Amino acid sequence: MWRRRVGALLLRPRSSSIPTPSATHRRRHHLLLPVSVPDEKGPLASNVLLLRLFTSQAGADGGNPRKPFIAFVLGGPGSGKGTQCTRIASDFGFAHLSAGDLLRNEIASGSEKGELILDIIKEGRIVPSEITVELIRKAMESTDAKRVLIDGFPRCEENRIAFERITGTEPDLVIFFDCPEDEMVKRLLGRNQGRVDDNIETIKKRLKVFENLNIPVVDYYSSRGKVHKISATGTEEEIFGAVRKLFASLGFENFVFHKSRGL
Ligand SMILES: Nc1ncnc2c1ncn2[C@@H]1O[C@H](COP(=O)(O)OP(=O)(O)O)[C@@H](O)[C@H]1O
Ligand SMILES: Nc1ccn([C@H]2C[C@H](O)[C@@H](COP(=O)(O)OP(=O)(O)O)O2)c(=O)n1
Ligand SMILES: [Mg+2]
Repeated sequence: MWRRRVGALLLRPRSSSIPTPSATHRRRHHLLLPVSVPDEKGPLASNVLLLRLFTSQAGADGGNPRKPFIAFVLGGPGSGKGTQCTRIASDFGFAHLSAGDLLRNEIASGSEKGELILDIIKEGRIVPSEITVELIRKAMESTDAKRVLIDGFPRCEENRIAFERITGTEPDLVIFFDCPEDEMVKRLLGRNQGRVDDNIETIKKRLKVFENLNIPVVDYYSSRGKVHKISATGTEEEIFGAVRKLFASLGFENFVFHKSRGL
């Protein structure tokens, strides 16, 4: 049911309103060092251009030149967010911040907060936003990456609103991995990473939470033209083919592709 609803909302001209680098930027987006730029004059022109390349075009930050390009990566549990994020990170030079991993690290630290997080994760519920946003904020602060994937966040409207309030920014892009429930359940039961939440009882609860709380976030960003839906069925490689196309269409150079050709 939710899939039909999201599908309807996502039926809009593709990438029409996702902020994309201009054609000039598209050619130079991979450059991390100052370059000479023929169409920009002055000693600082190349740096200014590079800053602009990596500056959000979402508008909410008022054009803060230090803001990285932020992509939220959403999808149901087991839809393949983590798997695809790993590929995006290595091919397109993104930092990969997984909300779930940050929460699990907090559990592993043995803190009091960790105990609370563990209880919530076991029940398939969502951790209070202040905790998760604070972990994400710190992780963002400690990376100087110009492109960041935030995997598995925001999980609910409260997460989204807290992120916008605390960081004063919005994502530039939202990727939504669309996967049928039976496939997600199959993948989660076979994930084999010793996770406390990969059991059928918790999975059922997580799927309900996903439908009730996470889909409204997808709807929200969809109405703002930020969502790019990718079908998450098929092999990892097939799905990454669609992901690769999306990032290429947004002007991101594929480091691995270029390296393999000695470029
Ligand atoms: N396209 C795919 N086909 C089959 N299994 C997959 C695919 N993508 C990922 N997996 C496997 O499914 C499980 C869940 O993937 P993961 O990336 O952890 O999803 P998520 O982060 O969305 O929960 C993992 O064991 C992963 O290896
Ligand atoms: N924004 C988030 C992300 C995860 N959590 C909690 C609740 C989730 O069920 C667990 C696991 O999240 P994780 O993203 O690692 O799970 P999946 O990769 O979707 O299987 O962590 C949260 O409370 N808030
Ligand atoms: Mg994951």
